[in-house]
Amino acid sequence: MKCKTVGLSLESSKVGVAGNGIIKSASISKPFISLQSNYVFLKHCWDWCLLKLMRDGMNSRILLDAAKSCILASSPVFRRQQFLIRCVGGSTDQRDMQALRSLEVDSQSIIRAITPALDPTRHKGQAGNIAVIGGCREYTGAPYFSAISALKIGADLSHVFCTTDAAPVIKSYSPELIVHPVLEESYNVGEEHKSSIASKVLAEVDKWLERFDCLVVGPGLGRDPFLLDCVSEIMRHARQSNIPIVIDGDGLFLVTNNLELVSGYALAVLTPNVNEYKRLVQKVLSSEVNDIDAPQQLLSLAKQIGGVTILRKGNSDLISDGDTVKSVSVYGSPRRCGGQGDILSGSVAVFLSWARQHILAADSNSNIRFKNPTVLGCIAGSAILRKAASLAFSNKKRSTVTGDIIECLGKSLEDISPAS
Ligand SMILES: NC(=O)C1=CN([C@@H]2O[C@H](COP(=O)(O)OP(=O)(O)OC[C@H]3O[C@@H](n4cnc5c(N)ncnc54)[C@H](OP(=O)(O)O)[C@@H]3O)[C@@H](O)[C@H]2O)[C@@H](O)CC1
Ligand SMILES: Nc1ncnc2c1ncn2[C@@H]1O[C@H](COP(=O)(O)OP(=O)(O)OP(=O)(O)O)[C@@H](O)[C@H]1O
Ligand SMILES: [Mg+2]
Repeated sequence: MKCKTVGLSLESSKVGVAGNGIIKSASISKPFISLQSNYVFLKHCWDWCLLKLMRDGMNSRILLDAAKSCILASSPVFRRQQFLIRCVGGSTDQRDMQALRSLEVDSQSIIRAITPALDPTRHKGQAGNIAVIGGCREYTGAPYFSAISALKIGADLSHVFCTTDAAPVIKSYSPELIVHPVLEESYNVGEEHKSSIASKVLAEVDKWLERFDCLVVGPGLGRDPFLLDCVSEIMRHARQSNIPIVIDGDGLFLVTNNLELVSGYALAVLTPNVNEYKRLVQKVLSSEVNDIDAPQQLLSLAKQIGGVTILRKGNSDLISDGDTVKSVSVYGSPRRCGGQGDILSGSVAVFLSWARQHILAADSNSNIRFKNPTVLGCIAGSAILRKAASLAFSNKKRSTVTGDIIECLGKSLEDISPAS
């Protein structure tokens, strides 16, 4: 098959044909990701973008598909892909182009707008009281990462509700966290005691529930059926009290199989990774993940679940509440160590709480155009995590681990919204 390859340097906006110096050096020195399709291969990294176009595919539709994929990869790529399209003689529908452009969001302005000032008149708790429901015999790291991230970003208090086994371990990681050993897994509970233990678990959590600005359900929760039944009840109570819920990890396993827990709840945020998203799409839309029309599919998914907000994690984070789709492509890190999604869930919880406060205060000076606090929280959480990951990677390279990224959360926020 014949093909034409064009390349674009993001630094100089130079275009060249494969085989000339520009493309050759880029493709040798940088590994690229590729998006599959019969006729388009898009390969991208932060310095370079390549479009390989089969001869029979040199039309605007194919260029547009490539461009759609491109914007998911990075916003600078998007700005320059129009230049690329002009260079290979394609044309695009103006409305489609505008729709693409509108996806990438100015996350820094949003972070500046919603981050509260450090005001000496405010008391403990006003900057956020977050609770993570997660942590079991197998997983103690995930709830810790989520809860400590909330504190490092600026929440005043961070709780963890975990199994009795996991609690001493999580407590030992940090004295900053308030750890409640209240959940139980089936292996620890006789059949005859299940109902009374479930009531006890719920009563323990209920005592605290009204104080929380946001729950994070799922990091390291595990999939024990009895434990998940108890957590379902906690979620129902939180929903009755209008407490926002960020659902991640095993919480998504629970919700995917019990959609009524979140369906129609505008204060629910789902943060699926690639596996979790696939399961959600299969269950809700009865189809497979579509990477070419990813924004449209995400929009349909959020709408279908009754306007919950979904943050689809990936090379670019895509966010939709069923009305709008936004993209955060701030440069992150090539390290994919486990736990980054946990940082994200804690970060989203804090920013969501701040965005709610900001919107309730009806600040007339606010320059935020859209007003859904869950979407704002996702945008801010995603951008801060990605910036922290980038800072950590510049220091630690291959040895970067989740703890290193958590240590960079403070600087990541400080650079955007200084404390004084
Ligand atoms: N340091 C820590 O403590 C960290 C802990 N973490 C915690 O780990 C949990 C899972 O999150 P993850 O991201 O591994 O889920 P994901 O990519 O869907 O699964 C990958 C594969 O594993 C399988 N599988 C998973 N769980 C299973 C189970 N309970 N029992 C059986 N199978 C299970 C799954 O199979 P499948 O669902 O496809 O059948 C898929 O093939 C979650 O609580 C998260 O918070 C992470 O946050 C990282 C840091
Ligand atoms: N391919 C990628 N390139 C760049 N950043 C990515 C990529 N995939 C994910 N990320 C970033 O890492 C964050 C966490 O996403 P990830 O898919 O690792 O979550 P996860 O699998 O739930 O993590 P965890 O290990 O905590 O469970 C996302 O918000 C995103 O910003
Ligand atoms: Mg995860």
